[in-house]
Amino acid sequence: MAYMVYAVSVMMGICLICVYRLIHFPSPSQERLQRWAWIGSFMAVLWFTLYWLITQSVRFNPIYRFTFKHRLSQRYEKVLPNVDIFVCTADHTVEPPLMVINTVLSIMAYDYPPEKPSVYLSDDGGSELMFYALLEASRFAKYWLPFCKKFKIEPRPPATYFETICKALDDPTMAEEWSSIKKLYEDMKKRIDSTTKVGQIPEEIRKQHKGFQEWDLVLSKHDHPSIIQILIDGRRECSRVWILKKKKEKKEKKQQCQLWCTWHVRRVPTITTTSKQEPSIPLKATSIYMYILHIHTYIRVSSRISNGPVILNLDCDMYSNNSESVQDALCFLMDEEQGHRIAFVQFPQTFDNLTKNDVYSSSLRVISAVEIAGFDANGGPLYIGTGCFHRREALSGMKYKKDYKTDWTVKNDRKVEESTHVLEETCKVLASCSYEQNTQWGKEMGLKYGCPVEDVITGLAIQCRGWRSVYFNPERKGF
Ligand SMILES: O=c1ccn([C@@H]2O[C@H](COP(=O)(O)OP(=O)(O)O[C@H]3O[C@H](CO)[C@@H](O)[C@H](O)[C@H]3O)[C@@H](O)[C@H]2O)c(=O)[nH]1
Repeated sequence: MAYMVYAVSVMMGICLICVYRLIHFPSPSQERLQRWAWIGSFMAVLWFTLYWLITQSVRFNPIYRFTFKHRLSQRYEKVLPNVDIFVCTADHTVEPPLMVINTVLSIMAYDYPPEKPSVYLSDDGGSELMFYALLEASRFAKYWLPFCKKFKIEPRPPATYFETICKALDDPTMAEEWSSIKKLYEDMKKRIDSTTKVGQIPEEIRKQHKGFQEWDLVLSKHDHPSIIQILIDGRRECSRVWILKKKKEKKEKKQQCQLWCTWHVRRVPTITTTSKQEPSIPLKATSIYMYILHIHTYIRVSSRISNGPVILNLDCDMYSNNSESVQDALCFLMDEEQGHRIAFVQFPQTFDNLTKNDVYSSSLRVISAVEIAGFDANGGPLYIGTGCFHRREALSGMKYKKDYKTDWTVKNDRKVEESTHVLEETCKVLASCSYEQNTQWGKEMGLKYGCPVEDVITGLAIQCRGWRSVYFNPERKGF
């Protein structure tokens, strides 16, 4: 409503300017130059009016959607699909490992059957420090996940949670566990911070996991073989979850923790236009190119490991703020009437640490509250990168057909029998940067190369293949 009042007032202003320009049109007796200057200004006003009207046609008809998650659980409890979640990071100096693992922990803690999500973290920077932080996170997760689920806390990245709730709560059971888990987090934070400060992994830590040996072959950030490590193998690991209570009552509970945590680094292509081995990349577009390669690698590697029919991609600084976002997205993708046509569900991006009164408009309020919701009513929102749930088939290039239906039971049936080691080794081929040569990756499959806004054009290409998209902006923000 407020937006309509604003838009009408601007429109009135534009009309008054047009009337003024017409009434005071210079007479033929006035100088020629003055007349042409007047005509030029008038044309500019007309052009702006046209632009304004076209943009308003989208903004005046937004769609605001709601979900009924309890119905989803009632109807599809047994066939809820596996979800593969991709987190990208590129440089541990600007994207600190502690921030990245907070994002990872927040998505591992989704309120979703624990055997269904698979979390993948990929580091373009090839940093051993990031791997160490993730190793620490995979250990901490065994305490953090049950704590989140038991007390239904929000939000679920530990750093943000302990900043918001800075003292133990009234409930004595919770207070006790709260203090223990906070201590565990603080200890982990100290270890990660001190290692990051030194910039090297001490020898005794390197011995703790075979994954560190992979760095023996790393020559530089830009020249190394692919590294893939599975930190939690959800199929076999009967992970022990300690419920943190008084020593006497300390319970040991067995729980099948089905979370994969895969971490990989790819050999980064050398940026030379002469190399036949490597695809030629316009120099300015390299970080976009690397990001797209990242996502393609994820699609291929995850198809070999978990092959979830639904994919969520996230920037490493976009933690999950709502533990029920997966169910929200599935309400659209699994909808009996319309769901089979929907390729992706886009959530808005929300930001912390804005300036007072948001003077620079960094919260993107108009875009997220009005503009993308308007696109939703006019053919579907754009894909804007992070916070987007994709149907794997649509992202992999499949065209929509009228008789297309998803059988979610079949999609969950796939069993992978190979050992963790075999999977790690076979996936290295899929993560190789030369894998895409002479293929349709980047053209018909995955994200599109060649444009700085790869997400937007990829979304449009998906829509051109017959799919629809949905925008969902819940009251409790998803990311
Ligand atoms: O070479 C690179 C550069 C970046 N990234 C990762 O890509 C993500 C986004 O990078 P960022 O520098 O934050 O770019 P932004 O322009 O802020 O990202 C916005 O715009 C992109 C479109 O270009 C979208 O894909 C993103 O989701 C969206 O948040 C981050 O997790 C990075 O770690 C890589 O993996 N490799």
